[in-house]
Amino acid sequence: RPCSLAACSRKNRNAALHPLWQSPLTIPGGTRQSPINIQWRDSVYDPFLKPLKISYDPTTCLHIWNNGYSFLVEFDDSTDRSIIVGGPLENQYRLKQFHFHWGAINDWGSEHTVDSKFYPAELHLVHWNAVEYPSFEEAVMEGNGLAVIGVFLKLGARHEGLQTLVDALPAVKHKDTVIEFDVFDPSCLLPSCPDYWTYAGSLTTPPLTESVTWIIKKKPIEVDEDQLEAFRMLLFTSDGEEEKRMVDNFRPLQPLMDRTVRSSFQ
Ligand SMILES: CCCCCCc1ccc(S(N)(=O)=O)cc1
Ligand SMILES: [Zn+2]
Repeated sequence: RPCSLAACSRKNRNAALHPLWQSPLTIPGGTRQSPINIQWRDSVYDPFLKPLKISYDPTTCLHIWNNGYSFLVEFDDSTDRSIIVGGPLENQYRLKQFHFHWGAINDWGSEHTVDSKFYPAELHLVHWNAVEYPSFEEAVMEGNGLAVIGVFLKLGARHEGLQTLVDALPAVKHKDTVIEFDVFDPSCLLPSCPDYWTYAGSLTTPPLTESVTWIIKKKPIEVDEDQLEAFRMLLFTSDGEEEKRMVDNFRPLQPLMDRTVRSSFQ
């Protein structure tokens, strides 16, 4: 079973604390932590990797909320209406939510890097193995419980699909605010190129459990400066507290240890 934060931290009181998450920078005893640097030349082409099949039902979209780490768009995961299957996955996985990580400036912000290059932001589409586990919360604790698709955002043309989301952000400026968001198709946020890397990793925020099959798209999507600035006007803090801008909400890179990153392309 993956090491849970509670179990690990009891054994290692002296773990360094990261200001943002008040949690260890590294999970002591962790062997498959995320994010990592993807060294393109060290990734291994796996001809047995299948294409990733994505089918989302836009009406499963529920709401957007600011949870004090990022803003999440959450989905109704009570049925198999929005799922991914194939790729490196043994089962189909249900979409639970997606969120982003970004920087204060365009020079950094992504969690994963490619040949040590940061992107200004990174999208995470979070799915769970509803074939083998009864709930998301249980799947979070299992080695094959989650599958997260990572998509890099680069500075470029305005992204029309993202704009509907950006227009809603002022309504969730403060931590613990939520607004209804009832039709959105997250597949509009995916690059058209099917190529991806995949590796065994972890959640990048608490509980940091080693339960994620990461699927990182090779091609970024383009967004413009105003759209990135809209992310940066969100707040970590609740209404009435001293304002802290929500920026640099990415975890530091973790050691690769005994892992190989596979690619779906040559
Ligand atoms: C029992 C509740 C657990 C909530 C865990 C929520 C979570 C989902 C995805 C990611 S990320 N950044 O690795 O995609 C981090 C945290
Ligand atoms: Zn994330």
